[in-house]
Amino acid sequence: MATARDLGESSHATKQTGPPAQRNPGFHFEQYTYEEYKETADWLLSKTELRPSIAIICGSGIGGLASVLKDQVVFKYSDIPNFPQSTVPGHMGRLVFGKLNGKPCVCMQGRFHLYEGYPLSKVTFPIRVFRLIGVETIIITNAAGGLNEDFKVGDIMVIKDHINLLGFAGNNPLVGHNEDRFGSRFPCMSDAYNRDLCKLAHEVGRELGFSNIIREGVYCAVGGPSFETIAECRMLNRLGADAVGMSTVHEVIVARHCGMRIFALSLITNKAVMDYDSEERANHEEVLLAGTLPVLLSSPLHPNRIKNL
Ligand SMILES: O=P(O)(O)O[C@@H]1C[C@H](O)[C@@H](CO)O1
Ligand code: HPA
Repeated sequence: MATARDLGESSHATKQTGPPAQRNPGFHFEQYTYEEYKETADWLLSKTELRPSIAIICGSGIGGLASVLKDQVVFKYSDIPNFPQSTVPGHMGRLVFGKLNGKPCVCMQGRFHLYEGYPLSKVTFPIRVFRLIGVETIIITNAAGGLNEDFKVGDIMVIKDHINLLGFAGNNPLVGHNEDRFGSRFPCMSDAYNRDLCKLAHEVGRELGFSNIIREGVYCAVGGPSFETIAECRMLNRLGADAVGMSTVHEVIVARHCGMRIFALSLITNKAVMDYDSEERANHEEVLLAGTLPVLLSSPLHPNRIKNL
C-alpha cells in the first residue's frame, strides 16, 4: 500500500498546482510540477549515457522482458527522485536502461496502479519523465482477463482501442491544471494506438508462426483490486471490450497527450468468468503464472523487430 510519505509528505512531495478551485481532497487531484518531472529526467540522464527513444512498460509477471536488454544500467525505483514504489507482486520496481539490437531503450519492470493508493498523477509519472529524456515510442504491456469468447490463456491481444471506465466518472490522469509544455487541454484519443505498429505486430506474429495466438481487440480498464463479478464481465463484454485489466489506459492517455507513438499488448492470463456454473476463480497467482508461458519469448517484442520502430 502506498504510504502517506509516498502520497505527498516526502521531500519530493507531489504538489497540488492550478487554481484552488481544482483542489478537492476527496478526489485524486495531486499533480506534479513540470520542474519535478524535469528533476527526475535530469537525474536519470546524469546517471547514464544511454538516450532511449523507446520505452517499454512490463505488465504483471511480464518483467522478464527486460532481460533481453544488453548493456544494462539498472535503477531501483527507491533510488530515483520523485519515483513511486512498486507494491504489487510481479512488479519488481526497477527501471532498466539498455540496448535492443543496438537501439537504446528504457524498460519499467513494474508499474503503478490506482488500487495501490496512488493518484493517477503518480501512476503516470514515469511517462512524462520518459518524454523529457527523449522517448518517442512507448510499448505498453499488461496482463488481462479475456472477455472475448474466442480468446485463450496465452493469447496476445494487440490493443486497437480502449474503454476507460474510470474516465467516465471523471477519473482521468489529465484532470486538473493542464501543463501546456506536455500537450493540449483536450487531446484526441481516437488515434491513440498507432495503426502502423499494430500492423507490424501482426506481420511479425505471422513471420514467427504465431498468427494463431495474436489477436486484436479493445481493452477495458477497471479500478481493481477486486476482480470483476460475473455480471460485470458480462456487461463489459456487451459493451464491446475483449479484455479487462487494471492499468494501461492512464499511461496511454498521458503518453498520447505528450505526443508519443503508442503500441500496447495484453497477455491474456485468464478467462473472465461469465457463467454462474463455472468453477473458475480469478486470482493473481494464475495471472503471474501465465507470464511464464514460453510463447511470450517469441512475442512481437522480439528484439529483431525493435530496430524497425
Ligand atoms: O499491471 P497489469 O495491468 O499487467 O496487472 C494486472 C492487473 C492487476 O494489477 C493484476 C491482477 O492480477 O494484473
Ligand atoms: N480482471 C482484471 N484485471 C486483470 C485480470 C482480470 O480478469 N486478469 C489480469 N488482470
